[in-house]
Amino acid sequence: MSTLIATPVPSPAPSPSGPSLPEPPGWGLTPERLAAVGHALVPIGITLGCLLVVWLALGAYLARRHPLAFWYGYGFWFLWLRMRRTWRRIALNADLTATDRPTTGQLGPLLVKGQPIRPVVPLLIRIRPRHYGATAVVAMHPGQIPQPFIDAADAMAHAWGVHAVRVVPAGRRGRVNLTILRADPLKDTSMAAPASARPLADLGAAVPDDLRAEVGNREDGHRWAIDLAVFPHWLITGATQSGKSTLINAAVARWAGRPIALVGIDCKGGMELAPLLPRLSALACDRAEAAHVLSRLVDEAQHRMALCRRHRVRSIWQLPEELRPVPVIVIVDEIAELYLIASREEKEAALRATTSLLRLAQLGAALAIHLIVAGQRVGSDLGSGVTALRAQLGGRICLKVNDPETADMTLGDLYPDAVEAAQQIGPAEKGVAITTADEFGWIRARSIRFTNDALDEVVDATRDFTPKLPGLDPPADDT
Ligand SMILES: Nc1ncnc2c1ncn2[C@@H]1O[C@H](COP(=O)(O)OP(=O)(O)OP(=O)(O)O)[C@@H](O)[C@H]1O
Repeated sequence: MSTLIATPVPSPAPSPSGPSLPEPPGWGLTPERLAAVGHALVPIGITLGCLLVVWLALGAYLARRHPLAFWYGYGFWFLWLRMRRTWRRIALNADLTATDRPTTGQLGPLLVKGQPIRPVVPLLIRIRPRHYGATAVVAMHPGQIPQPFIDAADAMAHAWGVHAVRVVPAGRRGRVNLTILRADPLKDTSMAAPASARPLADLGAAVPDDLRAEVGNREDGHRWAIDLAVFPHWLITGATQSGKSTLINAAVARWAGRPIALVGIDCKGGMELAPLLPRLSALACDRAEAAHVLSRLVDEAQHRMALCRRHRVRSIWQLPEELRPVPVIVIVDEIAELYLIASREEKEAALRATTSLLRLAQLGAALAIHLIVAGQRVGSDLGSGVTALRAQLGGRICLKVNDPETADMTLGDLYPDAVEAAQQIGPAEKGVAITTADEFGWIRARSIRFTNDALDEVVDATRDFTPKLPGLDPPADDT
């Protein structure tokens, strides 16, 4: 008989805390592992630190040497963050929010009006860098209009720490465009360099129908131009010493090198326009002379109209080149002198002069007879004719003025929100103006500081270009 002997299988010694589980591979944070991770992170930290230092150093270098590159690489992104971070708060504080619920409701027999608990913030979209700052678009909600956004422009500028924010209704309904100006470019005196540095050849290089005269810089960084092809007639107002003559001289210097007839009406005895004398096709120094010169120009306008009629065209620019008369730019210095009368005898001359001026303003655009009307003051007290004239002067420039009425008369009918901006121009801001500007409506700008020497140089070099106008004699130049 065989006996089966069971052999005991050795079992693992029981642990005091019960049966132990197998250790997961690699997840325990042992001090050794922490040290290894620490060691691996050190080079990454050092690399990031070095990159940060390089980034900051590059930023400091660009800010000093290449401000534009700094703006695109650094400044704009800080602004972008700030705009995104603060937009909701601006919208809430400046009442730019809308609601998708009715703000009135019935409570028993009462009609109650309340603030929405959850206001809807309009969307701030398309924030894009520009060399002058940035642009953005606000998508309004149904029921919203642009005016509160225009009123909140200052609040936005403060919240974003920029020089100014311009808000204009966009071409597309339901949107407003924001133009964000990072700094005041008009403070930069480098742009006020005397224009005598310009080669004179450059001044004469324009084509005959180029009626655009660049006179300075706008605060969005673009050149500021008085473009007679866009606005045929301009009104320039400014207190004494605000920069009117400097601005007009800068424009004349551009036009002088082209086949354009310049006519001066300066009822302060011809003093103000005297520096232009050699280049003027006619100059009126008092009201009687002004009446004569302006009525001759009305005759010329009628002659041009007949010419256009004969050739079945609607503007002299459509005439064949050999038949086309030269453009005429009439510069009226101190418009009040033309309107204000002290005696009955002056009344007739004033009436003739101002009626002819108004006729030129009404007829002149297609006939290339343009008006640049300047004055310290334009107000309804000058007579009802001045308001009719103003309505024809589409281009507006308002330098520093002394009375709110002149700012209002210059800008108020076209750009009511520009009037306050014009009143804020300080006495030290020579040549700074609020001016008509294409898509913006209006914008701040500053003329170049065009010196008398630079003007003499241009006038002397271009005196032979002075065209002769029918029925008018060029002023005698005694120099
Ligand atoms: N853009 C400018 N930058 C710097 N200085 C300027 C600028 N424009 C004008 N000025 C300075 O302002 C002063 C007054 O200019 P300007 O004579 O053109 O003014 P005005 O309005 O024609 O004065 P008035 O009505 O007394 O003739 C001048 O000393 C001129 O050099």
